[in-house]
Amino acid sequence: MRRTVDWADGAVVIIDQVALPSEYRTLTLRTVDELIDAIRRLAVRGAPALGAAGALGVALAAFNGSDVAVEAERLASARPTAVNLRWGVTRALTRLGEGADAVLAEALALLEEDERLNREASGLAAEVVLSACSRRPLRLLSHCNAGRLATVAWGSALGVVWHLHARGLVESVLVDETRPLLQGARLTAWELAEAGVPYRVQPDSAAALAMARGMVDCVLVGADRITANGDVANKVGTYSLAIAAAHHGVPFVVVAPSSTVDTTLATGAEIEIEERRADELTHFAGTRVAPEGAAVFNPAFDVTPAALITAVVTEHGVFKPA
Ligand SMILES: CSC[C@H]1O[C@H](OP(=O)(O)O)[C@H](O)[C@@H]1O
Repeated sequence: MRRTVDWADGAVVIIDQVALPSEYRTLTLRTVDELIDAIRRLAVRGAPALGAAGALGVALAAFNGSDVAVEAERLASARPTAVNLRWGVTRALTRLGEGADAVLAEALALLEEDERLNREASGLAAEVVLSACSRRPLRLLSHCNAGRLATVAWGSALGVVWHLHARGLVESVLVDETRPLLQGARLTAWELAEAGVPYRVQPDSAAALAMARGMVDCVLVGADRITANGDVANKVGTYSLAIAAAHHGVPFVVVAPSSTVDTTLATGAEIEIEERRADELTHFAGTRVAPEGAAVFNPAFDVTPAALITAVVTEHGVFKPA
């Protein structure tokens, strides 16, 4: 299965996530500008995938003879919330003094590690889910996309589904469509269908009702930044999902590689939340749905307090807040 983000013939090659699920195609990005545009359009997205893209972007800059420090900062600030983007750029820069080939080698090493670390984190999280839920097989609920499309391969929250599905322990997955960009309906549904996992797409606003009706054994989500106290930034809607889960006594498990942990921030209050364009809400599939001049609040993420989270699991095990 093709990597979500990769390097080929001097270019960054990505699966075009804007085109899914109607078209599976790749994009070949030969300049930092093209890569930054792809990041901002969410053609490549998801915290670990952004880390990989950032690292490969530094290699692009090094081979293109650009001012690498300037291009690296442009890459690292292309989207502010996922800590992995800046982490990947910074890691690639550590080898700049050895030349472009060394930068690329470091970036490729990061890509190799990403699949392994997400497999390990999601494998440990699968055991946490099983210990938290008595019912078998499991009825899971996911928000946004934290599958292989959000990582270099495998996946984080959806990586748990792959582990459990292989053992016959998944009855079905309720997939939050995840407004406004529909990463759930478009990407998570596509991944689950590819894997043959039974699923149903639902409006984000139906999640609490599903829990009230006893349809959910565990909520599984990824993360974009985890602070020292265990607060978690993730796709907008995660916080309200956690409140509903807490109200209904449903386990709420966050899965992420340790590159998503940012202990330089004490709490989630310090996380910069990306706000996106108004037309992501005022229009739907290119058609205006809100009045001309409608004001918009369009945060791409929110912050879930650690107190609402059953467990944050990385490849090192259950994260212990500072
Ligand atoms: C495994 S990280 C996935 C994480 O990233 C997504 O955000 P976006 O689609 O805007 O890149 C979302 O927060 C997912 O949970």
